[in-house]
Amino acid sequence: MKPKVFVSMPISQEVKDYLMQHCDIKVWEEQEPIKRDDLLREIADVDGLLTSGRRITENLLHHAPKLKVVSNKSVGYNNFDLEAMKKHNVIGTNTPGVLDETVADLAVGLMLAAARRISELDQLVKSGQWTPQSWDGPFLGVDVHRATLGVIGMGRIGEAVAKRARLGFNMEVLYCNRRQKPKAEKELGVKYADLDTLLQQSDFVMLLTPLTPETEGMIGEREFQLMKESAIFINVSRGQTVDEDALIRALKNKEIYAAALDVFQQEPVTKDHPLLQMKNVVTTPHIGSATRKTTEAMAMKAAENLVAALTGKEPENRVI
Ligand SMILES: NC(=O)C1=CN([C@@H]2O[C@H](COP(=O)(O)OP(=O)(O)OC[C@H]3O[C@@H](n4cnc5c(N)ncnc54)[C@H](OP(=O)(O)O)[C@@H]3O)[C@@H](O)[C@H]2O)C=CC1
Ligand SMILES: O=CC(=O)O
Repeated sequence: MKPKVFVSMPISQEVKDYLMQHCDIKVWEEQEPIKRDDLLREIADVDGLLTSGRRITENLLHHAPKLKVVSNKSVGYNNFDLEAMKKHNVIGTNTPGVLDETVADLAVGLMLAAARRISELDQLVKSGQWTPQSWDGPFLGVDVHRATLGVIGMGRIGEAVAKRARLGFNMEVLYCNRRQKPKAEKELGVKYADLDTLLQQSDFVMLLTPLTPETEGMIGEREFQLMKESAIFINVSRGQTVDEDALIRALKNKEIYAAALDVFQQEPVTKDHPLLQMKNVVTTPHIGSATRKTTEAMAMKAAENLVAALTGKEPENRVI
């Protein structure tokens, strides 16, 4: 008998066809995310779950006694309660690598948008409020080329960003990471700095670490105060790595110039969130990897990891 699998979000026919060769699958076909209670009901007798960031908790595992593997269609796996999964003998996998270049494209896009005030100007032009006089003063941006970029978390995506910054924009790139990375220093010309030095010297500060107990809230009041008043802060990691109240204060008090955010503490972020009321904040709705090609590659990788784990092989991207 084939193992039973629930897929908690729509996937392409190609990924379904691949999964169906090995498993009996049921797919949540709605664009609206599946409600928690429905998810718990669907996984009651499955062997595998393919999901995109749904929280895997002790309670969920309790409702899925046969579950052997949870395959995440994302590289970040902060949605996994690793202790609980270990206790319940559940394998967890993620999808690193296939999304690096796509996420780096967005990260650089956000940096450019904040520096050159692209969203603000777009609104102004579309609403007919742009006048030739507007050229003067308030909408002048800051240069990206030859500026200093500080990357916190020089991993796969960090390196893809650094490559763009060095080769495309002739930027100086400082990085801070758990381990120093001599290979990246040699190949990309990036320079290691401790966190405080990076914050003090960078024109752009970009956060690209995973969310872990060590990185939760790692950028707060003290860190914003260390940044230049002209600094632009870009977060593409997870919302919880930043103290949002401190970010709001730093922007209001002009301790930093602007922010560009793909991630928030609560997602989807609500319309009345204070950060969305600020002109010097550019946002996207957690769409770093969201191109057609990359989302498909992630889904296929997640499917392959799932099938490997369910057929007794070692999945390529096991995280627990
Ligand atoms: N917004 C979006 O749509 C997306 C967001 N992401 C986020 O980006 C994260 C990074 O992805 P990826 O580059 O593939 O991951 P990697 O694991 O390749 O890189 C993460 C880097 O962060 C470093 N790091 C970890 N903890 C710390 C710390 N406390 N201080 C400094 N550096 C630290 C790691 O260092 P070391 O190697 O020494 O451990 C590593 O170099 C994901 O976990 C996810 O949260 C990813 C994809 C899309
Ligand atoms: O946020 C997306 C991911 O892949 O992690």
